[in-house]
Amino acid sequence: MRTTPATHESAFLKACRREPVPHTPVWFMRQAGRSLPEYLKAREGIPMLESCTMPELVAEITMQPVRRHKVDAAVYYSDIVVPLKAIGIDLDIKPGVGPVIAEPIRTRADLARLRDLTPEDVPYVTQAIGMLTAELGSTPLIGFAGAPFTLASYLVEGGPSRNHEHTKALMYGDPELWADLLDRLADITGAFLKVQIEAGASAVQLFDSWVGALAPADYRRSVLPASAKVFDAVASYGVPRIHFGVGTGELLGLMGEAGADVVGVDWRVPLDEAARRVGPGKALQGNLDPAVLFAPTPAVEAKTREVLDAAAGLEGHVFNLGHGVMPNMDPDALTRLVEYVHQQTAR
Ligand SMILES: Cc1c2[nH]c(c1CCC(=O)O)Cc1[nH]c(c(CCC(=O)O)c1C)Cc1[nH]c(c(CCC(=O)O)c1C)Cc1[nH]c(c(C)c1CCC(=O)O)C2
Repeated sequence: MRTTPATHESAFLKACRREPVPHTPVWFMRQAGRSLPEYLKAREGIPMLESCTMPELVAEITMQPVRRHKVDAAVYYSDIVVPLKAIGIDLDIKPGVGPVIAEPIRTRADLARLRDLTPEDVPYVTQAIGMLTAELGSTPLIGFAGAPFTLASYLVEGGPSRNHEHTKALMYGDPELWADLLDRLADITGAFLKVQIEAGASAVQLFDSWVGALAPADYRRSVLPASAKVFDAVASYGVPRIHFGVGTGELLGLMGEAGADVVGVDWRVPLDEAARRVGPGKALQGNLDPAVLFAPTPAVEAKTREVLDAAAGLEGHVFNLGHGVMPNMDPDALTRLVEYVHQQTAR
């Protein structure tokens, strides 16, 4: 573990550990990216996945929102499909669409294409994080990965999907193959998070973005064991583990049970109610509706105040949006939001 004493004492890591904070820490999912003109400039002519393998560029893009918005944490610029690409899966990120897989994974024979990931597969991650920890000073870096269900959904469907029909057909129709697929993905994901922590990430977030498509009983039976394996793989480092998904109101308790220290909440469940569902001993992250940022400043402030009021009794609160920053958002509205949360919660 490479977290320095100053980083260890940052508001973000304190909130994750449910310790008293000088102010509520703020970061935004997808804070790096197309909402920033400096991102569009840096990425000009470079395909998304290629940009993820260029350490200087990764470090620059990761730093951009930290410089501009004064957020309390950086999030490593990458994508959830980067480790899959690194082990040789033929895939691309299509602008305006998302990850597209050349040959979907649907049979037992297909599983053989999912080999283990080693640090040598992703040298650029270690290099970029080395540069970043030097530049970030006491600001923590959050590493991340896609959770087994969400990765499986891309791999089985072959791309983004509204109803996850192939994924659910496999999950319900061949539970043994499904379990083996998720177990493979858990190993790859665990290994990828370890690389990031070993290189200097001081927290990790597991994105199970699309798992809200499942009922609790199916989550418990068919997903929780694999996500728990990922959290177990990095437990010994002692860095906070955040778990987030969209539309997961009914799953919040189970997502905590999977092994998260911090449970991310979308905007559909108020944080005081989310705390009841998650139970004691865990911090919460969230949960302003991202679309609120398109409203005038007084409305943004009123909705932010509601989030802060609902969070007042929590053991630990990391302020975030209920999902990612949208590409057409006004970056100045995000900067103002960071200032507002800091000012409102200064103690
Ligand atoms: C589901 C998912 C993906 N990728 C990710 C998730 C989980 C988070 C979530 O739920 O939103 C995770 C991700 N992807 C990216 C980050 C960057 C770090 C950050 O949060 O600042 C993170 C954390 C960069 C990116 N990942 C992507 C971009 C945009 C590509 C570009 O700039 O051309 C960025 C900056 C591409 C991507 N990759 C994915 C999608 C749906 C898209 C958008 C496609 C589009 O609308 O063009 C898959």
